[in-house]
Amino acid sequence: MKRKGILFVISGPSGVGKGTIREALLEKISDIEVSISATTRPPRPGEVHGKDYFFLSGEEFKKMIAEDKFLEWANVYQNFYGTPRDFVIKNLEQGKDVLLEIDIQGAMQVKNKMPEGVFIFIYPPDIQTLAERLCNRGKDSKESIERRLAACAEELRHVKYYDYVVVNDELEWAVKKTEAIIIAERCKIKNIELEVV
Ligand SMILES: Nc1ncnc2c1ncn2[C@@H]1O[C@H](COP(=O)(O)OP(=O)(O)OP(=O)(O)O)[C@@H](O)[C@H]1O
Ligand SMILES: Nc1nc2c(ncn2[C@@H]2O[C@H](COP(=O)(O)O)[C@@H](O)[C@H]2O)c(=O)[nH]1
Repeated sequence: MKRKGILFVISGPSGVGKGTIREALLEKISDIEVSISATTRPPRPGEVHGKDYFFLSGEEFKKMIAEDKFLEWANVYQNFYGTPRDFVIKNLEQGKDVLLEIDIQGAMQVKNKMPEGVFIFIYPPDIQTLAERLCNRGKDSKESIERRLAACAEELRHVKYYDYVVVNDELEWAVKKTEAIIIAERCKIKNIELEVV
């Protein structure tokens, strides 16, 4: 019997630390495939096409929607973002676990289609800290930061639809908790293949 991969979805408000937690996690857990999203957002300095995102024009993004190439897509803070479907499905079918780092609208779409996934909400210690992290990151315009913060209260209301919540106060502890969730899910009887001896 072949093990099917587990789909892990990390989401939460912008600036809460999803990307930071994901990078730290990958140092500890290497056998997980990370989905690369497509976006119409322009690259930030240092971001690389095909590594951070697939940076697409509006037309290219629309074509992918029309061809049903996305598992989910959403307009997030005035740009489009989407998860290419084939990468996720192919890896899960091959028994590999897949990690998505996406916004809440996208996570809710994935939950509808694949409720067997594991949904992890990264939660801020408080709104002030979230605002400071977005400002200190220094990657977004003032308007973009304001849009991201304005969406936060509504986004936080969705935490109840997730399987787990991880408060990202102290980074090391937040990474440990997320790692523990992944390890525990991998140990669930339904997710492992046992040989009768
Ligand atoms: N526990 C933490 N303590 C202090 N700073 C943190 C912590 N976690 C993340 N940060 C910092 O907060 C900023 C935002 O983190 P990050 O870019 O990972 O957020 P994000 O949720 O991925 O944002 P986005 O959704 O916009 O991509 C970064 O500058 C990061 O270094
Ligand atoms: N619904 C989706 N949301 C995504 C995807 N990839 C990233 N994101 C989320 O968008 C915001 C903004 O990202 P940023 O890189 O501009 O800061 C953030 O919440 C990401 O998690 C996706 O494929 N689908």
